[in-house]
Amino acid sequence: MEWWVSMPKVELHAHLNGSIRDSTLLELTKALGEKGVINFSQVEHIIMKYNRSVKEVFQLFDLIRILTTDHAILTRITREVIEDFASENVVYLELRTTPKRNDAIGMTKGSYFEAVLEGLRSVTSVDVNFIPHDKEDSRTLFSPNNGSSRKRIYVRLLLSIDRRETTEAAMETVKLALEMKQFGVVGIDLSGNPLVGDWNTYLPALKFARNQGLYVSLHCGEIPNPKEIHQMLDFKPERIGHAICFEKEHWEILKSSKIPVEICLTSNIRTLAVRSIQVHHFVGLYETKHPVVLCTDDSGVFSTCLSKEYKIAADAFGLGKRESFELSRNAVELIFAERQVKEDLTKYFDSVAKTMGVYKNKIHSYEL
Ligand SMILES: CNc1ncnc2c1ncn2[C@@H]1O[C@H](COP(=O)(O)O)[C@@H](O)[C@H]1O
Ligand SMILES: [Zn+2]
Repeated sequence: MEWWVSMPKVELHAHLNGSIRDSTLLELTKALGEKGVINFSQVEHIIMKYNRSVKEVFQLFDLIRILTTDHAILTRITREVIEDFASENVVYLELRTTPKRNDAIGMTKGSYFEAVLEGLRSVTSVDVNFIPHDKEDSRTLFSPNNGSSRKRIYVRLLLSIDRRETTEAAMETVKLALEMKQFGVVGIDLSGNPLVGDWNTYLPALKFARNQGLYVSLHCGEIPNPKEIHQMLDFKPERIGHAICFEKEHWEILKSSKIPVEICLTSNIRTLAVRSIQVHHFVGLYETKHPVVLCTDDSGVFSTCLSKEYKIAADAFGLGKRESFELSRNAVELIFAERQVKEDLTKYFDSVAKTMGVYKNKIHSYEL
């Protein structure tokens, strides 16, 4: 097996409905086509298109939303997405999704979440740990050397606020996240079409989330919007996604505040947000030891997987196996799960370092 596949990895920026398998997406589209809900031949080209502008990406998400806003389908997609990540040795997955309401089928944000939870429970091919660790319990959770050949994966959840939502709807999502902390919800994400919405709409819900102990990650700088980027950085989220259209002053704030950045190489290239991999801002951040983590964003929509993202980075930026392993291990410091999970994963990476033939001593760690 190639080292970028066998290497343990940490995924911190994956949207549930963007990570849907191609085959499942086509199957669902055909089924709705047969029912006459959509015209398959009209939407086929949207699904199959390779490079998509930001506008086209969000057209596709609107289609996916029609296809997947159903309890049973959500459960299935969740199960498949976890299996797919585990199969390429992702050992910790922070999966994010936007709870949706659909009165026509009796779906509430709460029942949407329950369907996702059911998906987590229904995985049988790998061991899934998603219930937070009891503070009193000092068992090793991951037990990599327990003799079992079954793969194990930690999964934690972020609930997303869609930029189209009102303050009230955003607040409802945060309240749901708080209720569901016991089922592994660790934070809130702000995502959705960057061309719409206003920062001040979400701010009350994000402040509330923070005050209640949830972590916050923001999609930041996907399009040039200097004022909003400034406002987001002032909020000091625990992580941001993308950081593409930054100006000098934004880089300065980012660097001094050390806010970790979730980097999605393929997504940025495929949405034409970054001209080419060679000019990607990953390099500048990586070289200055700014905390960064490689992520997929939407592995289904962009036909990628986390192993591929590491391979792309290795090829484009000259990272060897050791540097890539280090990048992957350092991502453990950026996860939102509780301390015990971090400790457990760190131990696991250390134990794997030997078998992978990479040095055990760290090249560097982030000063957060
Ligand atoms: C390309 N970059 C991106 N920028 C902003 N938001 C994105 C995104 N990729 C995905 N999403 C957000 O995630 C939703 C799909 O997953 P869930 O239905 O939540 O599981 C999309 O509809 C969009 O709101
Ligand atoms: Zn994203």
